Parts: sequence; C-alpha cells; structure tokens
Amino acid sequence: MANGGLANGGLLAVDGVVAGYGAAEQILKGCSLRIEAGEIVSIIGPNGAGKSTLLKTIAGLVSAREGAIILNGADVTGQGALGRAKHGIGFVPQERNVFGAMTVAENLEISGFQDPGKVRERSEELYARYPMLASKRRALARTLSGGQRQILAMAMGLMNAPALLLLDEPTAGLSPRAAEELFEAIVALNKAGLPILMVEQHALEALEISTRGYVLVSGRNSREGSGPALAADPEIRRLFLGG
Ligand SMILES: Nc1ncnc2c1ncn2[C@@H]1O[C@H](COP(=O)(O)OP(=O)(O)OP(=O)(O)O)[C@@H](O)[C@H]1O
Repeated sequence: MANGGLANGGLLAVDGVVAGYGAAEQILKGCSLRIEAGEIVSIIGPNGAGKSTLLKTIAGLVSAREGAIILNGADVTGQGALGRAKHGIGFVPQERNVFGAMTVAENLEISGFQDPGKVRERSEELYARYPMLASKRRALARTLSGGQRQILAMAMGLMNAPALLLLDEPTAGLSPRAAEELFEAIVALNKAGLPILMVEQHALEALEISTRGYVLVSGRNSREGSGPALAADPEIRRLFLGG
C-alpha cells in the first residue's frame, strides 16, 4: 500500500474550491481543506451542504471552477478522474459502488486497471486482509450483505494502491453493528499507513476515529478541529444529536 506525504508536510491541499453542476449553480462556494500523511479526516455537515460534491471534486469527477487542488505537491486541478487516480487518489462512491452481476473476484480484477500485472498479487493481499472476501470470491457481489459490499467497494478502491483513499458515506444504510465493524476496518487500514478522507452521516462516530474533521455548511467551511474535540463540542453535538 503506497504511503503519501511530502517533505513540506501536505499530502492533499484543497484551496478555495468553487464547483457545481449546472451552468449557474455553485454548490461549493470556496472550500478548503488539507490532509497530511497518516491522517483520517472526516467531512461532516447537514444534508445538501456539498460534502459529496467536495469529495467528487477532489476525485476529479466534478471540475473546480475556481481554486486549486494540490496532491503530493502537484497541481492536479485541471486533471480528470483518471489523471487523479494515476496521482494516487482512490475513490469509493456512496452508491452503485460494486458490480452486482459480477463475482467478488471479478470486481477486484476490473478495479486494478492501472496495473494489470499486479492484479493477482493485490487480490491475494486483499483476500488475506479481508478473509470474508476470500471465502466469497466466487459469489456474485449482489449476494453480499450491506457491510460485506462496503468492504468489497473499499477493497476495489485499494486495487490501484492509492496514496489517499476517499470514502463517501461508507456506513450509509448499514446496521449499527455493521457500521461499527466498518469503522474498525477503516481504522485498521489507516494504521497500516493509508491516509483516509471520508464523508459521513454518522458524524460523531466518524469524528471519534478521525485525527481531524471539517464541518461544511452551505458549500463553505464552517468549523475545523481535531476529531475528538469536535465530537465533544456542545454545538456539534446539538447539531448532530439534536440535543
Ligand atoms: N448530479 C447533480 N446535479 C445537480 N445537482 C446536484 C447533483 N448532485 C448533487 N447536487 C446538488 O448539490 C447539493 C449538494 O449535494 P451533495 O450531495 O454534495 O451534498 P451532501 O452534503 O453530500 O448531502 P447529503 O448529506 O444529503 O448526501 C444538493 O443541493 C444537491 O441537490
């Protein structure tokens, strides 16, 4: 698994990014964030704040109209998703993130598109890391449980040995137990050396496992701090726990 990081300390810097979908629509109105080697960083905020849009803009699926995205010292703002992937961005979308009619093994295989010669070796590494995938390698992805599917989606994101993994609401729709297990898998992955940037609806649980967090409101940065400090903050608790 590749490690990110730069001599000057920044793996990813997002600076004043403006982005949207329609000709006139601005969803992100000047968002900034950074992530350093070794970190788990969470982006939280109310529905419609632009969290997924920010992640997609970093992945190169939505283009930035203003601002800059610097990855490992390289300005990747003008690059599309493939260019960003080549620079080490792995992106796990929230929905439709596995091919249901294909087996687990086939899902892994087609995800290793950047380095076909390494597909077998990386699949075996992932089977060793996630024995559930090994036992289900010939099962169709649509037969997996929600939590198993998310592990597969994450493993697919790892097939190109990214320097940074972006996760869009990885625990969406999971039972509390499955969500807890997925958070444990995310922490283990990070401890193995992979920086992670995630968007989460389970805001407090995500902050508790994060080095730092950002609160996004209406397409702008609202708050920023260490994960545990934000999780303990009365204003954040009121916003996300409703009391
Ligand atoms: N493909 C799209 N085309 C047009 N508008 C979109 C598109 N995707 C998202 N939007 C709009 O952009 C805004 C921000 O959406 P986004 O999904 O980034 O928010 P979010 O903070 O991730 O919200 P949620 O927590 O509800 O997923 C919303 O108003 C949404 O309707």
